Amino acid sequence: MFNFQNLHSQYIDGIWREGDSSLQMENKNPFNGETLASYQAANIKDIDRAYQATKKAQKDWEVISPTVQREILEKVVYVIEENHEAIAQIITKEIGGTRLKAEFEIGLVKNMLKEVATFPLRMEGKILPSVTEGKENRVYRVPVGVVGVISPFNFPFFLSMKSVAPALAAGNGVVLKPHEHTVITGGTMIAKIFEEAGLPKGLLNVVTTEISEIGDAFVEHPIPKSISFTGSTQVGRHIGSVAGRHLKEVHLELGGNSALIVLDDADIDLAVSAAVFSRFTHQGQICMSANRIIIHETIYDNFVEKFLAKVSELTCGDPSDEKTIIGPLINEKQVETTSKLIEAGINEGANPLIKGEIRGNVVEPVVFGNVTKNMKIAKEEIFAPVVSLIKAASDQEIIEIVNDTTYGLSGAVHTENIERGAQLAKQMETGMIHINDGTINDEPNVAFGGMKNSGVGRLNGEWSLDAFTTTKWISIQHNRKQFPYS
Ligand SMILES: NC(=O)c1ccc[n+]([C@@H]2O[C@H](COP(=O)([O-])OP(=O)(O)OC[C@H]3O[C@@H](n4cnc5c(N)ncnc54)[C@H](O)[C@@H]3O)[C@@H](O)[C@H]2O)c1
Ligand SMILES: O=C[C@H](O)CS(=O)(=O)O
Repeated sequence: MFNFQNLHSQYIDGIWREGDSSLQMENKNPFNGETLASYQAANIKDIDRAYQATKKAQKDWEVISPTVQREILEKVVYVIEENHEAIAQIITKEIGGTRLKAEFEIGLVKNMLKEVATFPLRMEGKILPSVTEGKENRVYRVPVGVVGVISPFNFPFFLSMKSVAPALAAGNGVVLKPHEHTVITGGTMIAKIFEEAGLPKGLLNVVTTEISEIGDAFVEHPIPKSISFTGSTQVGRHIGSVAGRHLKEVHLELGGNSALIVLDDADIDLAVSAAVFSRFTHQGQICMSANRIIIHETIYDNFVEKFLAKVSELTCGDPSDEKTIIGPLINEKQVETTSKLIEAGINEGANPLIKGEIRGNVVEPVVFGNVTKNMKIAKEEIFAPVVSLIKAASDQEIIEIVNDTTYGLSGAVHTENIERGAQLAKQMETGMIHINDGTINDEPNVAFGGMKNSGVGRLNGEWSLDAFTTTKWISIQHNRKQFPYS
């Protein structure tokens, strides 16, 4: 079993080393403040080394046998299984993820890897007829070349892998830059797993640093032709504009303000369980978390009573205790932001039906009743265990409330009438929506992504294959062609 804490901070051209920056970084456990690793950050020179190494290695990888590529990806699953316990522990220590979250995240990674292991043998093209006599058109699917991947702190193992693995599987090389607070889980641990699985050196490089050390160099570098970003809408907008200026393709998986809807004919107990899971899993730090629960007025009181009873039972504290459901937020800054949003909710007249304490980085559940759609807590993404309950009088009003946000990621509708749910789902401006389920769903073969300010592009299955490949038209004129004037 690996000790992922002992890795150096940079993995460049198959070599483990420290960054060239003089900036010393510390990686801390968000629950107890324990220092997990101290390391020297990467600087712009390291970014350049990483991209140069990737470009070189990718040329060989692109033409290697697809069965060899597939075997390496399958071996990655095996290495993960061999190191399951070490991975679960680092998710708990570095991110504050509970055991449940760690298992959930490892499961997502393995499922996704099994899907992308099929990519090398799915790089198919097309032969198309031609408007010109004697001509044959071939359209090949080819890798984009080098992909830059930027990942967030909340599900870093999965969300780094979600772009790294399909990009490699489609014949690309990758430079990965994880979030500065999750450099192991989102970065070096992934490099170690691929190294152990036999990925050729130089093909996957990991740079870990603070943005103050590199500015926009990761995106601006001339080598990557595609940038895959997962993170906040604010940063994603910036990444998109920098990438656009440099004519790079960009995929953006961004923030959300998802709603779980409870219609008057819903199975209330099921809706309560789905709502609790959708809001409180990983302390509410999931892009698809249900920020808002919109409940039909005729069942509002019944739902609220049962919801509060379930929320009151949630155990908060040390994520390494297997009974804990709500562990710490990632850092003090997130706690401060949450605390301000809670204050804003109270000042705007929302009713705190449950208002837990804040202990260190652990924020206990806060449930607001009587929330209206114009309140800040209903409009903004809350990356914490804080939820807004909103009452609605009709299906029409529900749609208006759901769509009254700049985000459009996920959602859920609870009803005994599936077609009524499906009709409402069609009117909701979200990339994903689930009937009689939670808002948190991610399947390896199904399109994942948001509308509006929640993202650009889709990942998973054939959508990832499209995201990390491009096409190349090669035409062959079999007849001797007559040109008009020569
Ligand atoms: N839609 C999705 O699939 C999805 C998944 C997970 C998280 N998210 C969203 O991410 C947010 C939380 O994550 P976060 O706080 O880590 O997001 P963030 O936007 O603060 O950071 C994301 C990443 O961007 C990097 N970054 C910032 N500026 C950069 C620059 N100039 N060049 C290169 N990289 C740069 C950060 O270092 C980090 O690695 C939430 O809004 C959440 O909804 C979305
Ligand atoms: O924040 C969004 C997610 O973490 C996506 S997933 O649950 O990891 O698929």
